[in-house]
Amino acid sequence: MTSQDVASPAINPTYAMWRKLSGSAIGKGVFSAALCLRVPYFGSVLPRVRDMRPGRCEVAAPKWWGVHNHLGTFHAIAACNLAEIAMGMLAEATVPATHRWIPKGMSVSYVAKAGTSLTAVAELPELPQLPESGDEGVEVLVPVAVRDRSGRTVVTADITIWVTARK
Ligand SMILES: CC(C)(COP(=O)(O)OP(=O)(O)OC[C@H]1O[C@@H](n2cnc3c(N)ncnc32)[C@H](O)[C@@H]1OP(=O)(O)O)[C@@H](O)C(=O)NCCC(=O)NCCSC(=O)Cc1ccccc1
Repeated sequence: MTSQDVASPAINPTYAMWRKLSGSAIGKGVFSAALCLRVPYFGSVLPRVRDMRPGRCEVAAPKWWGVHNHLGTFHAIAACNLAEIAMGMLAEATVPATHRWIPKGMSVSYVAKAGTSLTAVAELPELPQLPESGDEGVEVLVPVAVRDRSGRTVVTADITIWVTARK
């Protein structure tokens, strides 16, 4: 990180905070706690952001009683919440402060039972072209894979976000 990066008006403040704090495990923990204060529903999966940069984000979540379903596995909607967090932090790192974004929809598949803690990885095949200014918007598809501790994919999600230039 350079001071020029953080001072740049184009860097999203959330991403600037990550760059400042992510050098240590404590800093990453502080960032993840701050994320849950900002978006309280995220807190239910006790997320830990592991990696965040333009085009990629990785977030882990423990398997604890509060995310169980009737089978004792990780509730599918809790896994969707985790996928949204990974997408959201990818978007914060990818979309500059000159623009804003909002999720528009998510299509999801539950491909295997989730019996362990999970890790969601949101990854773009390439960085998107964003509209320069005006009322024009662009849809960006963010693919997310949620995997169990053995590396098996348990949930896949395609989340569409709507990106526009700030007025
Ligand atoms: C907005 C749009 C997606 C598209 O409608 P169009 O008409 O084609 O778009 P157009 O660009 O013309 O804008 C029109 C108006 O739309 C609003 N607005 C637009 N952009 C933004 C923005 N970036 N942020 C805020 N508002 C924005 C704004 O009022 C604007 O009016 P304005 O220009 O201010 O006067 C619409 O279908 C919708 O609102 N769907 C519901 C979306 C929704 O609730 N998603 C779930 C919430 S997130 C969650 O729960 C999980 C989560 C949390 C945190 C992290 C991760 C995950």
